[in-house]
Amino acid sequence: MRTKLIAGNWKMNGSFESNGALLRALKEQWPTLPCDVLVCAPAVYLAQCRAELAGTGIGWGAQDVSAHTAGAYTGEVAAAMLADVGCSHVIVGHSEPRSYHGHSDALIAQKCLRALESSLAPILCVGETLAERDAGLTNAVVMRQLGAVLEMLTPRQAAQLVVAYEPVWAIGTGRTATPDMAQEVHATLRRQLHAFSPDAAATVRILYGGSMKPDNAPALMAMPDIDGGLIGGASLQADSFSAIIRAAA
Ligand SMILES: O=C[C@H](O)COP(=O)(O)O
Repeated sequence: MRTKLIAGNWKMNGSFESNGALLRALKEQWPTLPCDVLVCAPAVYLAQCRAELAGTGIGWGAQDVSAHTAGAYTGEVAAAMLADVGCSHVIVGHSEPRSYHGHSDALIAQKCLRALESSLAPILCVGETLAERDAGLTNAVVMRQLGAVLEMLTPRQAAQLVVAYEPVWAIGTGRTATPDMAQEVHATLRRQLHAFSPDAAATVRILYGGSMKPDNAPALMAMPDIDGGLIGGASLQADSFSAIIRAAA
């Protein structure tokens, strides 16, 4: 049985003051947690997350990682640095850097490798655009995106992954995949993992992301292959994030 994971992706939002208020509210609301909970903060605020969250059970993670280990890569953040500040996870391959910064499948696979080498679990995002869905390409797109990473990994490494299915057309739009639509893609991803490694298929959590909110979270997370959520907008308020945590319980 996979423990559900609720991961907040703050994206490029927050300040010391607002983060502190959000994290303190979460700590107060969740002295004990009903599932795994994580916030993925902008890199400059990860030390603040560590200061607020160490010892609470709520984890913290980053939103990207360099494909390089160290050296003359101005502006990049190495996996070892994320581990050093206490991160357990890092988002890799989100559709925003895929589209705005041209992150390719090959680059994303390298980022996953660097994360795993530093004992960080990559949260690998996959998902189709609306045009790709309309063209009947959803499964082909997400399988290509996952396959590009799996081909670089051992089965043992693959078991450390978290996968997030994020239909691009549902991100920040208020549109969401229905539970049946999401389950169909999650089941496809689970079958692909199983063909690679039955152990990884049993272990890997496949999250849904794309306008998950308190009102749709219960039905989405009731589906057999939806193991939690990667939450954008609704993770910025303690009450809505907590309502999704409750839905996972
Ligand atoms: O990483 C999170 C996703 O991009 C979903 O964002 P959203 O919940 O604001 O739609």
